[in-house]
Order: sequence, then structure tokens, then C-alpha cells
Amino acid sequence: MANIYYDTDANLAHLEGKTVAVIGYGSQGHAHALNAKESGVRVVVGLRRGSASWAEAEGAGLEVMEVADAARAGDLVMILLPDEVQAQVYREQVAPHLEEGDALLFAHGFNIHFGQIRPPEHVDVFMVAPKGPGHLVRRTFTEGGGVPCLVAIHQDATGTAKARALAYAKAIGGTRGGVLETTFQEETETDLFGEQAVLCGGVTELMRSGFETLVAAGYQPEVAYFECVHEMKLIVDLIYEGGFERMRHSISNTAEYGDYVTGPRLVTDETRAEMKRVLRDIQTGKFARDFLLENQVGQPTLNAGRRATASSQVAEVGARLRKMMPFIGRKG
Ligand SMILES: NC(=O)C1=CN([C@@H]2O[C@H](COP(=O)(O)OP(=O)(O)OC[C@H]3O[C@@H](n4cnc5c(N)ncnc54)[C@H](OP(=O)(O)O)[C@@H]3O)[C@@H](O)[C@H]2O)C=CC1
Ligand SMILES: CC[C@](O)(C(C)=O)C(=O)O
Ligand SMILES: [Mg+2]
Ligand SMILES: [Mg+2]
Repeated sequence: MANIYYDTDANLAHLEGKTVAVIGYGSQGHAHALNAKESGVRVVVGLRRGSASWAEAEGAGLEVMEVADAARAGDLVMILLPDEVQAQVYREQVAPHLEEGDALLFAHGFNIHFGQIRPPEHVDVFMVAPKGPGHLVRRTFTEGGGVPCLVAIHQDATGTAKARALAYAKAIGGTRGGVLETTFQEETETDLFGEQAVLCGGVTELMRSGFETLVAAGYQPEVAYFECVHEMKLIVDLIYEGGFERMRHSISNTAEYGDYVTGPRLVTDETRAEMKRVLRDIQTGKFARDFLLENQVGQPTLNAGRRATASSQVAEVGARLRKMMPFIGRKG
């Protein structure tokens, strides 16, 4: 059985009198900084002077400083920069300011697990990794809930790493949802697998292929969008609330029958074999090497993917239909 911690297992006193430096103010950064501040923690944000994030963080009432200054000010330094820039920023602007007893925190294990960052022995190194997008980490917190987190300890120099990790997780709302103890290896490999095979790569490819199949067969693109993209959230909301059972309780018997007989026609033994190969590429470090190389040569795959997404029919149709649904809006 997994060790899972909740609010009463974590004590914010471990952060009392301490300064948390949140480095980066993007998806995760803004959520951690604001949630922790509202939990009574002293927070400073480390950024590049004059950047868009700087203005945004200051506008939200946070104390902002350059990365090196924040690293110096922080007793706990949480690295919330894109994975591909973390190693260089760490080396040049964070490492020189890590003092005995400080803690270096991550929200994903990539750089530690794949050996891109090697912290000194005199600091705690741990992870508090929300299992959800940063904007939802923030939104869920403001609604009184919390996104579950994983914690893992890589180094326990002070003997208090776990207590501090749980306190940090509580400050950002994680213990409201449950904080599961893991290792850097398990978090890194499962997170990469989940986002590639299921949550992002798997789901978007499935939705896009469904949309394109209907359009190619002569159906209206707007019908295809509502059916294969828009409704996904409504179906997933039911799974989020009550598992597959609640979703299957709400859908028609016709849909449920089709679910049982057609799902396995699409996710076949061949798909499962490919999932195993995807996992193997992650475990052997092949994916990490490819991603690091991608960044050394100017992100051609990321850029091509973004261009293709922006000019796709599903994007054009979706943008037009969402404009007519102002109640959806963007909440952060
Ligand atoms: N996105 C998510 O929901 C999740 C992310 N994670 C992990 O959290 C970490 C952060 O990811 P994410 O929130 O997506 O990151 P983002 O891409 O959203 O981070 C962008 C922020 O980093 C700043 N930044 C980028 N480059 C630099 C630099 N060279 N120096 C200083 N600041 C810089 C940007 O500032 P500027 O305005 O200057 O560009 C901006 O504030 C990663 O380890 C990721 O794997 C974990 C769980 C979920
Ligand atoms: C699913 C993608 C994610 O792992 C996340 C939001 O949890 C990420 O890296 O952004
Ligand atoms: Mg994730
Ligand atoms: Mg991830």
C-alpha cells in the first residue's frame, strides 16, 4: 500500500520563519507562489528582470527579484523553470547560493533523475510534484480543494526533509487531495509515460483522429468538434468525480455497450506493445537524450508541432465555437 498523507499529517510550522524562493512564475510557479503565500508562508519569486512574468508576479502582489537574489534569500528554493533550462540556471544562478541546511525542491524529477543537476551534499533535495497542471493547482486551491502531489526525498541533509516536503505540499494545497510518497525515479518515469501515452499525446491524438475521421466522412466539422473534443471534458469530469462507474452510470446503455465493444478495437495488443516501447524509451533515458538534443538544436519538433496545431482545422473550428460560449472563459 502506498503511503499517502493528508492535512493532519503535515505541519506548516516547518516553514515558519523560513523564506521559500519560487524560481519561475509560469504554470506551476504562479500556483505555488500564490498558494504558499496565502497559506502564510513568506515567498519570494526569482525571475529574469523585465520579463513578462516579472510584471505578472509583481502585479499579483508578490516580492520579485532576480533568480540569484531569490536563491540567496530562500531557505527553500523551488525550481519551477522549464525542465530544459533548469540545469544551466541552477549552475549559474542557484548553486552558488545554496547554504548548509537549505532545501532544493523540484516539481518533477527529470533533472535529478537524468543527472543534469547534481546538488551539493549539504542541502536537502526533495520533490513536491502536483499531479495536475499548474493553473488547476491554483484554481482548485482557491475553490477550497487541492491537487494531489507526489513527494520524494533525494537527499536528507538536515534530517527534516520529509517534514519540510509535507509542509510545502500542505502550503500549496496538496495535502487536501493526498500526498503520496515515491522516489525521483518512479515520479519521473510515470509522469513522462502518463503525459506521453495517455494524458496529452494519447488523448489529443485520439480526439484529433476522431474529429478527422468524421470530417473526412462528410460530417459537419462543428458536429465533429462537439462530439470528439468539446464533450471530452464533460465525460472526464464524471470520471474525475466518480471513476469510470459514475461516467458509465450517466451515459446511455447504448454508449456503454459501444464503450465495451469498441474501446478494445482501438486500443489493441499492438497499442499496448507500443506503450511498453514508449515506457522502455523513458526508462533507458532515450527520451531524455532526445529531448535534451531537441533543445540544443532550437526545438524544431516543438516548433513544428505548435505550427501544425495552430493551423489545423480542429483548432480553427474549436476557436470559433468557443467564442460563442463565453461562460467557458479562461480562469487564470
Ligand atoms: N506545467 C505543469 O503543470 C507541470 C509542470 N511540472 C514541472 O514543473 C516545472 C515547471 O514547469 P512549468 O510550470 O510548465 O514551466 P513554465 O514553462 O510554465 O515556466 C515558465 C517560467 O519560467 C521562467 N523562465 C524560463 N526560462 C528562464 C530563465 N532562463 N531564467 C529565468 N526564468 C526563466 C519564465 O519567465 P520569463 O517570463 O522570463 O520567460 C516563466 O516565469 C518543470 O519541472 C515541470 O516538469 C510538474 C507538474 C505539472
Ligand atoms: C500531464 C503533463 C504534466 O506532467 C502535468 C500537467 O502533470 C506536465 O509535465 O505538464
Ligand atoms: Mg505530470
Ligand atoms: Mg510532466
